[in-house]
Formats: sequence, structure tokens, C-alpha cells
Amino acid sequence: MHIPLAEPPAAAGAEHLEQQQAAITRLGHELRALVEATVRTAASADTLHRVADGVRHVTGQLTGRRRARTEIPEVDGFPGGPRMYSPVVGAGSPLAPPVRITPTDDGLIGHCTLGIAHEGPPGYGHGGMSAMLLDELMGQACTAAGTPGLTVSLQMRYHQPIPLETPLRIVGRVTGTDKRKIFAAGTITTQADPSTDLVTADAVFITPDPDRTRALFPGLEEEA
Ligand SMILES: CCCCCCCCCCCC(=O)SCCNC(=O)CCNC(=O)[C@H](O)C(C)(C)COP(=O)(O)OP(=O)(O)OC[C@H]1O[C@@H](n2cnc3c(N)ncnc32)[C@H](O)[C@@H]1OP(=O)(O)O
Repeated sequence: MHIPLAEPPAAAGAEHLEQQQAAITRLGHELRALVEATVRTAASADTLHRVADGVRHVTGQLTGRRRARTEIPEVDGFPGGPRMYSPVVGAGSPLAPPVRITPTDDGLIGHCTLGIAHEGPPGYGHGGMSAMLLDELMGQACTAAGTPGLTVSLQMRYHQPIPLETPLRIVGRVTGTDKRKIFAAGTITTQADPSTDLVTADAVFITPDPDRTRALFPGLEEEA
């Protein structure tokens, strides 16, 4: 089964889409600022209770239709398009750094800075965050190469701790294919010193067969 990559939006509706994405991006930015303030604050218990009440009030304003679990958001393109709520690249997700990705001749490069909210050892990034960053970059590299797949194996090697609040460079590239299997490799370095690998990874992705693809992604089936 050929999995069609997401098309760019048609001109009609593109303006609405851009406005929606801009609003989602703005809310994501403010939510990340809230998360950052939350994990750094030394505010008193009274202040924390007052803020919690305020946040509960704000959350109550996000009413209306809720997206179903397998529904692909109208602001997204899947696979190969924007993922506004991805915990890695989603501008609208308070969980995401978010990573900004650009294509290269050999794969993809991502840029991001991890904050205290992504801390593992004090002052350094959580190992699970590194795995998430590399899984995403390698997965997106598979899609960019025209062979989208799901991760079935992820081998991580942690050489040095990832410094927080330091611009990072994440590389993902496809190294080979074998029928439905796609092999990929990735590295994390700082932007200042791209020749010193801090974390490296190898992964295997598999393009699901047609029946599995339809079962896993009913939203993709409707679009295709
Ligand atoms: C549409 C995409 C959108 C892609 C969208 C991308 C979004 C990016 C998101 C980031 C990445 C993720 O988080 S992905 C989420 C985390 N991953 C997952 O949840 C995947 C869970 N796994 C699965 O659902 C399943 O394993 C599938 C559907 C991926 C594959 O199942 P299957 O189709 O039954 O495959 P199966 O027959 O078992 O295996 C096919 C071939 O691969 C080999 N194989 C199986 N496992 C491994 C393995 N660990 N290492 C090496 N090789 C393996 C088998 O021996 C066989 O080789 P041979 O006999 O043919 O030689």
C-alpha cells in the first residue's frame, strides 16, 4: 500500500488554517512559559493554590467539540505535514521544546533548546527526552525519504550529558532499507560543537502493511 504524504493545504481554506495554526502556536508558547515558570518558582503554597485556581478557570474555557483519539487534527498533515500537538515538534504542545526541523541532502536536522522542565540529572536533559528527540528525527527522516514507518527498535547510546538551556542540533537520517524495514541513525550535539556526539542512536522502522495501516490510522484512510 502506498501511503500518500500529506498535501499542502488548498488555497481556499489556507488562510483559515494559517490563522488557526498561529493561534495554536501562540497558546503553546504561553503554556510553555507557564510550565517553565511552574518548575522554577519558589512561590508560597498560597500563591500556588491561587494560580492553580486560575489555571483551572482557564482550562474550563477550552470547551466545544473535542477531537476523537484517532482523528487527525485539521491543522495537521499526516504523514509528512505539520504536527501541531506533537510532544516533540508541536508548536502547540507545552510538552515540546519544540524542535524546528530542516531538510538536508542527507536527512534532517532539528534545532531546539531543552529547559528545566526536561531535566533528568540536575542541570542536564532527561535520557527519555533524548530518545524522544532522536526517535522523532529518525522517524521523520524515514517519511521524508518516502518510506514512512513506525519504530520497532531504538538503540540509544549516551556518551555525555545533554546540557539544558543550550542550543542543540539533532540529526536523523536513513541508512538503508530492506523490504518494509527502514534503518536509521541519529545524533545529538550542541550547536556550538557539532563534532562532539553527546547521544547517538540507531533504529529500525517498519512500514505497516495495508491492513495494519488502515486499522491503526483510520483518519489516514479517510483522507487517502
Ligand atoms: C504509516 C506510518 C506513519 C509514520 C508516522 C511517523 C510518526 C513519527 C513518530 C515517531 C516514531 C514513533 O513514535 S512510532 C511509535 C512507537 N512504535 C510503535 O508503536 C510500533 C509498534 N509496533 C507495531 O505496531 C508493529 O510492530 C508494526 C505495525 C510496526 C509492524 O508489525 P508487522 O507489520 O506485523 O511487522 P512484522 O511482520 O512483525 O515484521 C516485518 C519485518 O520486520 C522485522 N522486524 C520486526 N521487528 C523488528 C525489530 N525490532 N528489529 C528488526 N527487525 C524487526 C520482522 O522480522 C519482519 O522481517 P522480514 O520477515 O520481512 O524480513
